[in-house]
Amino acid sequence: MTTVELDHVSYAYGGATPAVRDVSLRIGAGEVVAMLGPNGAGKSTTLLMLLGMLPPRTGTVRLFGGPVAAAVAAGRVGAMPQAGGVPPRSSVGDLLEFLHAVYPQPMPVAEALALADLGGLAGRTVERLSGGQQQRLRFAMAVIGRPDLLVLDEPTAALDVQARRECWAAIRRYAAQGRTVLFSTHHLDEADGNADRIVVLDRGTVIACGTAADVKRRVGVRTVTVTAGAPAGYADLPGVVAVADRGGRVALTTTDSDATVLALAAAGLVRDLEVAGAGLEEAFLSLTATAPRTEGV
Ligand SMILES: Nc1ncnc2c1ncn2[C@@H]1O[C@H](COP(=O)(O)OP(=O)(O)OP(=O)(O)O)[C@@H](O)[C@H]1O
Repeated sequence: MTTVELDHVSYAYGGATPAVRDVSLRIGAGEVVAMLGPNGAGKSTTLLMLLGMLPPRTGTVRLFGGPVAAAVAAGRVGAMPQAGGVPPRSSVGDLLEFLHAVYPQPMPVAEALALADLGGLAGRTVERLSGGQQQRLRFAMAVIGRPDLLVLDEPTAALDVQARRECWAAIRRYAAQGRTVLFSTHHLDEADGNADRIVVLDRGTVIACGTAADVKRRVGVRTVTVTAGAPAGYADLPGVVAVADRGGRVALTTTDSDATVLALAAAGLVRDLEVAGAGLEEAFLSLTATAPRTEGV
């Protein structure tokens, strides 16, 4: 059964450019899907429509084959929005006890604490939790009702590396119970490491969708690396969509490695040449690039 169905969904906040344009997407039960895109790509707007918090201007959203409102009212959808929503003076245990009483088929508070790795912190007030612990509390609040669909908008934004890792471990424990999870992220490594499928959004539209391997294959980008021999100008070579400085080496992400290598040769810049299949990061840059992006060179 299809858990999430977006059919030709669009939304505009009022400006001339719509925030989301004609997005169609289907997510099956038990899938973990990442919505990946740069700032302003339309990720949050899409998730807000999916949660029934913004009405699509065109198109339809269905959850579990029915209207969004019915799925939300039945407690089948858990959400962790980007920020806020947790009273600072409440204790972790009181908050979870309160939500436990609200949902029709909640998990025991102890189970929610364990899932979120908050065991031993039930008596602590929210304001005395670290950033990572607060985020995991918001995760526990989102899952205590045992939602079939969990929607997470940039769940690890503003967390350090260790806290991010702990937050993902908690999310994966829930996904392992066969639940459907949709999360948004800017981080390619998070999409690559935690999702079965990646939807790449850019400027309000879906520009790629598939497994990380599919996305890489689809763009067919390669990385051409040479020892740096010129101070600038790499971004203007044919095919190049991104340039990165790798400590004396220059890595060029290119959609046409043959043309790039020929141009490097013509300019006398072929030194210790390496050509390799690109990673997800390069694929993402290539997909979302309007003009070559230069980093560190
Ligand atoms: N409340 C709002 N009022 C007006 N425009 C908005 C509003 N929220 C978002 N937008 C605009 O809609 C577009 C899509 O924004 P959205 O927040 O959905 O993108 P996003 O991919 O979630 O970005 P980010 O990763 O920065 O959160 C952007 O151009 C943004 O400026």
